[in-house]
Amino acid sequence: MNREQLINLIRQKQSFLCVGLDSDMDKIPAHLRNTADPIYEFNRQIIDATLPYAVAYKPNLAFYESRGIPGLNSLYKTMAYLESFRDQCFTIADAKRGDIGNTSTQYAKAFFGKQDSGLDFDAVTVAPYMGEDSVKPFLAFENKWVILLALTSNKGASDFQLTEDRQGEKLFSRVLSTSAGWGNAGNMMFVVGATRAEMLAEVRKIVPEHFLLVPGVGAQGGSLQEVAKYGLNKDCGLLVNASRSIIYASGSTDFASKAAEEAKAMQKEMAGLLV
Ligand SMILES: O=c1ccn([C@@H]2O[C@H](COP(=O)(O)O)[C@@H](O)[C@H]2O)c(=O)[nH]1
Repeated sequence: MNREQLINLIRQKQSFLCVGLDSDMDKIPAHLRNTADPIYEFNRQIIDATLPYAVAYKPNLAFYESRGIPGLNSLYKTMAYLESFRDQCFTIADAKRGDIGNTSTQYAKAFFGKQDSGLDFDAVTVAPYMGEDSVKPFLAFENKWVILLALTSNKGASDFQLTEDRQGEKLFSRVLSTSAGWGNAGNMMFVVGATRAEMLAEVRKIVPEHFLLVPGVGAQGGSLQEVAKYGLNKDCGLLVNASRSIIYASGSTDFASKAAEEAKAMQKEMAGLLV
């Protein structure tokens, strides 16, 4: 999906909600555990219930890889299901990859390589630490996106990302200003956590046009209003992720309808912010 299509989708659904598919066998409702592929069944019902309110889905690879081959099967089936709604949602592999160039090429094929791996995500999250040659291979794929970690939502973001050099420049600012030149606002986004929403004002000074993937509302306590206040741009420019607060809104047989209620409430709030 390209930038124009993403912006149109946001306008059409009046939403910039990304639903995180952090689907955990220990947390899904008990009645699903007897099905052939409980995680896929859970994801399928969550997608059906939330698709009217969400513009993006973000499976976090950890929840699938941790289960080995069965987990990867659940991921592949979930992606195949999402592909049947290709023009209705943007897909993000939250994998936080990045390595020397020739290895990054293989990672890129893993997530963007319909012919190679069978997976065809729109975007993949990438760690910037290894620099330009580790990121560029992901940018070689047309209509695909790199989402680079800039300022993460966790406490540990202050260990490196918020530290300053001798000129007073924060490391995450340097990541943004340097890496923005490796691609453009049509193939790069940045992760900025909702837990430090006021920092979005600083982020917007450096990358006014780029889309930002913002995790950290819901279970991590970030505020959607604050994120919108500092982060919205003329094209919206935000994908706000919520995982646990939506997919585990209920642990019972009504999990899908409760997830829909949560997603709908967020979409309504977002519609109000987009005017
Ligand atoms: O800075 C970051 C980067 C990634 N994440 C991921 O987003 C979701 C958040 O889940 P919630 O349940 O809504 O808290 C999860 O997959 C994280 O690994 C992040 O939280 N912060």
